[in-house]
Amino acid sequence: MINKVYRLVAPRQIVASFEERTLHGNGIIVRPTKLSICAADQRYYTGTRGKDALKKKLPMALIHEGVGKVVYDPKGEFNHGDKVVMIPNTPIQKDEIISENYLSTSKFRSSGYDGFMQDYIFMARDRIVKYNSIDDNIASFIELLSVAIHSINRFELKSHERRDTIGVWGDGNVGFITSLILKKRYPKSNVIVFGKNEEKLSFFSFVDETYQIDEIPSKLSVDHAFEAVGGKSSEFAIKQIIKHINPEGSISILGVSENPIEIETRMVLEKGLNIIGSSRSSRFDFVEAVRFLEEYKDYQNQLQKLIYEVIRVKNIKDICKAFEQDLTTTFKTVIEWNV
Ligand SMILES: NC(=O)C1=CN([C@@H]2O[C@H](COP(=O)(O)OP(=O)(O)OC[C@H]3O[C@@H](n4cnc5c(N)ncnc54)[C@H](OP(=O)(O)O)[C@@H]3O)[C@@H](O)[C@H]2O)C=CC1
Ligand SMILES: O=C(CO)[C@H](O)[C@H](O)COP(=O)(O)O
Ligand SMILES: [Zn+2]
Repeated sequence: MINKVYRLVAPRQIVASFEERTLHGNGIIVRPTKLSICAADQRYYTGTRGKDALKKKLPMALIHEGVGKVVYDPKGEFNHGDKVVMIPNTPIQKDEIISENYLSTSKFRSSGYDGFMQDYIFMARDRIVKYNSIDDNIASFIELLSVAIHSINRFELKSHERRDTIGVWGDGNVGFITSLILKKRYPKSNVIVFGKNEEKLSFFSFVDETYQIDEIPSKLSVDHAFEAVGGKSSEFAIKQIIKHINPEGSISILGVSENPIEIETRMVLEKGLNIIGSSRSSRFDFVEAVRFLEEYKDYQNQLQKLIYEVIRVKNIKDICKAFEQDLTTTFKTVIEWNV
C-alpha cells in the first residue's frame, strides 16, 4: 500500500513523501490517533539539536509518543479498531543482560528513524500494547510514564534501601510523572520536588514538599535524588543535588543535555555517590505503565493536569502550528492526528 510520511527535512520544514510499503511477517498496521510532542522532538524541529545530529538524522518523521488503532493484523490477534500504545524503540537483537533500550543496534523512532507522523505505522507485533480504560489524550504520552517507570526500576535495583527522603529536581513533565510514580511506589517516603517556578510547583499536590531552588534550607538533605531538568540547567541541578544528598545516595539522571556538562567528581567520590543514567524504556516498562493507569484511575486525574492543549492536525500547516504552540508551554501538547 501507499503510505504518506511527514518528515522534517530542515528546522521548521516538514515535507510529505509517498512510499510503497508492504507488511512483512507477523507485522501489524496501526493508524495513529493521538500523538504527543516531546522535548527531544522540539530540539529537532527548532534545530537546537545541533548541526551534526541534524545532518546525520534528517530527514525523518518526528514524534515518539503516541497511540493509535489497529487497522490490520494478519494473524487476527488484534481486532480492527483495538486501541494500542505504540513503542518507539525497535530492537534488532536480544541480549540477556542489556535492556533493549541500551543496545546500540536498536532503532528509536524520531531519533534517526521515522517517528509516528505518518498515515499508517507498520510495527512488529511486540511493539504495541493494547489498552482499554485510559483516556486517549493521557495515553498519548504513556511513553513518558514508561521512561519514569524504567528509571525508578533501575533506581530500585541499584540504590541502597534507606529511602526516607527522595528529591526530584525539575518541575516539568518528567519531574511531575517521576514524582507521581515515586509517591505511589514508596508511599512512606518523603518525596520533595525542587523547581524554579512557584506556579508549576503548585501542580505537585500529591508530593510531601516542594521548594524553589533558591530557597532550599541549607540543612535539608535527601537520601536519593532524580534529576529531570535537562540542558545546561542540569549542571546547576546536579551540583545542588550533590550538595543536599546524603552519603552513598543515588542520583538518577534523566535530563538530556546537548553539550557536556560539569559534575563535581570530588564530592561524588567523597560522598560515595552512585550515578544512574536512564534513557528511554523497553516493552516491559510500557506494559507496566498501561497496567498502572488502568489500575489506578487517580493517576489519570493527576496526569490530566499536564495537558496544556489538544490540537487537531489535518495538514502540514497544522503540524507546524502545533509545534509552535507547544514552544509556548512546558506542559504537554497533544496532537489529534487527522491528516
Ligand atoms: N531520559 C529519557 O529517556 C528522557 C529524557 N527527557 C528529558 O528530560 C528533560 C526534562 O523534560 P521535560 O520535563 O519534558 O522538560 P521541561 O522543560 O518541562 O522540564 C524541566 C523543568 O525543570 C525546570 N528547571 C530548570 N532549571 C532547574 C533547576 N536547576 N532545578 C530544578 N528545576 C529546574 C524548568 O523550569 P523553567 O522552564 O522555568 O526553566 C522546567 O520546569 C529534557 O531534557 C528531556 O529531553 C525526556 C523524556 C525521556
Ligand atoms: O525523549 C527521549 C525519550 O523519550 C529522549 O530524550 C530521546 O530519546 C533523546 O533522543 P535524541 O538523542 O534523539 O535527542
Ligand atoms: Zn521523549
